[in-house]
Amino acid sequence: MSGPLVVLVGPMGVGKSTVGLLLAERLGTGYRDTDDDIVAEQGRSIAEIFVDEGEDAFRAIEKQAVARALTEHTGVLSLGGGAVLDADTRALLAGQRVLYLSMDVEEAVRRTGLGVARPLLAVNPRKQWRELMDARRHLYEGVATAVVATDGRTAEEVARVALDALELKDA
Ligand SMILES: Nc1ncnc2c1ncn2[C@@H]1O[C@H](COP(=O)(O)OP(=O)(O)OP(=O)(O)O)[C@@H](O)[C@H]1O
Ligand SMILES: O=C(O)C1=C[C@@H](O)[C@@H](O)[C@H](O)C1
Ligand SMILES: [Mg+2]
Repeated sequence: MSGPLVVLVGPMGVGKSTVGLLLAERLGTGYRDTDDDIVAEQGRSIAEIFVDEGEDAFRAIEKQAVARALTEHTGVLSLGGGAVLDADTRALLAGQRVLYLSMDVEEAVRRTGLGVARPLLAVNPRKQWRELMDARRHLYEGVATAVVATDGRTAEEVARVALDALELKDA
């Protein structure tokens, strides 16, 4: 299987970056995040891209960034929360080891509620979260080869459970 050792998917704030870094450390490999790639390449924040050009333009940029990272990166790769909306991206994920990190709405509000720049949750986060998850849950589940619930677990616990679920061993 070529491509990343593990690809992390899941909604905003679920812990992809935190857990992804821990997994990379435990697996003795590198960490990469397509949101970071986009910010570096574009020289502006994701919120700025949404405001300047709208969501469709962001999704087109994201699709290219994900395709590139899937080809180039061999370590742990986190995708932006909405990357799975794209059918071509979902097709590229077939045959990859994909971890879906999940959480319920109250955990989501606790983790994303305060002042972080997340353009899709700017107004009425609880309602928007539910709508996002109603639209996306099946997409995350569809690409996943393992699912780990993060509610009530520390990031370290999530990483440990994830390694078991993925049948991967520490380096
Ligand atoms: N298992 C956990 N339990 C409690 N808090 C956590 C856990 N994992 C991450 N967090 C906290 O939740 C917040 C969001 O985590 P993180 O940035 O890793 O999520 P993300 O999925 O990468 O989000 P984004 O959509 O912004 O990329 C951070 O403040 C982080 O410290
Ligand atoms: O869930 C989403 O649609 C998003 C999640 C973030 O990772 C960013 O990619 C952006 O804010 C959009
Ligand atoms: Mg992140």
